[in-house]
Amino acid sequence: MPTNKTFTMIKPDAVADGHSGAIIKMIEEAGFRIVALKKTQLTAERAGQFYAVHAERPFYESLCTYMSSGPIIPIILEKENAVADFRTLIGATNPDNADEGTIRKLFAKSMQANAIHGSDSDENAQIEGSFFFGNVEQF
Ligand SMILES: Nc1ncnc2c1ncn2[C@@H]1O[C@H](COP(=O)(O)OP(=O)(O)OP(=O)(O)O)[C@@H](O)[C@H]1O
Repeated sequence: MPTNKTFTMIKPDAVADGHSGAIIKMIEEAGFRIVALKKTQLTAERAGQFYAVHAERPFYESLCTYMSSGPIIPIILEKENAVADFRTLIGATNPDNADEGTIRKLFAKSMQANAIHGSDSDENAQIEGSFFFGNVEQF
């Protein structure tokens, strides 16, 4: 069975509120294998690099402040159809629009503090995973 990878981050609000364990449990129960995982904290500058695609958006500065406000847990995951299945598992960006039972419906506080990130393409999963992990950590 072919598998592929996606990248996720448990965001500062969810880590600070003690939801990391429950979120990782949901991810594993949905059939994802953890390839690489760590706890770290972004500077505002590195958060800005990660979200550079949003640099012109009005929420960019606030997003960088929020994403550097506390520890995060970046994770590389593997599963068949990983990117699309993970986006389904986390739910819509705005928790008000997220389906029942999704990670964001359960744990997100707002459109910005929405508990978790999920890559939106195989290409971005590769780029984002490499932002946090070296080859030696990806097995
Ligand atoms: N209108 C907004 N106001 C505040 N924050 C926002 C807004 N839109 C997006 N964000 C924040 O920026 C992140 C990236 O936005 P994007 O549109 O790429 O959403 P996404 O693909 O669902 O989220 P992610 O990339 O984190 O998985 C969102 O997850 C959220 O934290």
